[in-house]
Amino acid sequence: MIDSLLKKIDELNNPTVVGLDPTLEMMPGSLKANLFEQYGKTPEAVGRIFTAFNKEIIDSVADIVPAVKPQIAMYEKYGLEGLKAYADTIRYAAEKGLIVIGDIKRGDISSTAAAYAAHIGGTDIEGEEFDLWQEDWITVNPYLGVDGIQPFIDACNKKDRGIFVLVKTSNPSSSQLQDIVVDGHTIYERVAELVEEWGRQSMGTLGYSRIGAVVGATHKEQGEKLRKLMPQTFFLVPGYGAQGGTGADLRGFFDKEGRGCIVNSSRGITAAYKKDSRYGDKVGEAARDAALAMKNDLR
Ligand SMILES: O=c1ccn([C@@H]2O[C@H](COP(=O)(O)O)[C@@H](O)[C@H]2O)c(=O)[nH]1
Repeated sequence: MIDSLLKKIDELNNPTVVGLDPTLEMMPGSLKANLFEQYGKTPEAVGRIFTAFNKEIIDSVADIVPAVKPQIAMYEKYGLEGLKAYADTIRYAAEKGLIVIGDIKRGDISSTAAAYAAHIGGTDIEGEEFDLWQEDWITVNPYLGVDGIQPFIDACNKKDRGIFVLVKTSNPSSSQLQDIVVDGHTIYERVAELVEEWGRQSMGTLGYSRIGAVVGATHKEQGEKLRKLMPQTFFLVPGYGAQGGTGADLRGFFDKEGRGCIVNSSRGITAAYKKDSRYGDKVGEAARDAALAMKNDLR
């Protein structure tokens, strides 16, 4: 999967992932009115609204970006109907040829992590295998150490999928824990060393491993340092756009060939139609323009 991701980014000359983080406030009035009329103000209506919205975004960007990243929290908020929208979105994106990064940020003791790893490793029911979620990549939390991560690494290796481990997150208070210095090194540097080491069990053929790292676009210097510390680790870079990260900030996150990262923008692309009244409710058109502008900026 790491090789497919690298190839797809090269093919489209675009290291952008479109984040699918729907909220009711983000939805166009006409779409909401229509589905609330049919299904009432219910979780089922919201699930249908999110699915329809995501399909429009996917249709408008599938030929220009390699991947989408649905954020599971936005769907879980609406219970089973929300999760159905999450799963339907993933299936639709895959049908359109997009790589899917499920932003689920899981992590626990090994027995529980093994259950979470079903997101990428599949579910076995007495010898019958089910790929119920179908994400190609997921995000994971390394706070519990290697026994909480190994089940995900095993699933990656078995199914040729990938994980992005939280290393240096984009949020303002990430420094509270991640920048604590122990024995002369920050916690995030120590996590980076571990991720690079874990990745040696999971190398693709193009110089990067299936064990990637989340590195926030909002931390320019730290990103540059991490690229040097983690030469074989592919980065998922959130924090572009709505959180303030720009293309210029990210130069040092990429390797010498201009590879090594995929940069996420969620609200900056999916809510672009709200920023310019000329788009009206043309969600897809605005998303495509925003994704093309981001591609140019990253170049
Ligand atoms: O460090 C992190 C890790 C994950 N995220 C997630 O990325 C998107 C960002 O959304 P924007 O609208 O582009 O700000 C969201 O799903 C976060 O949960 C992150 O921002 N930072």
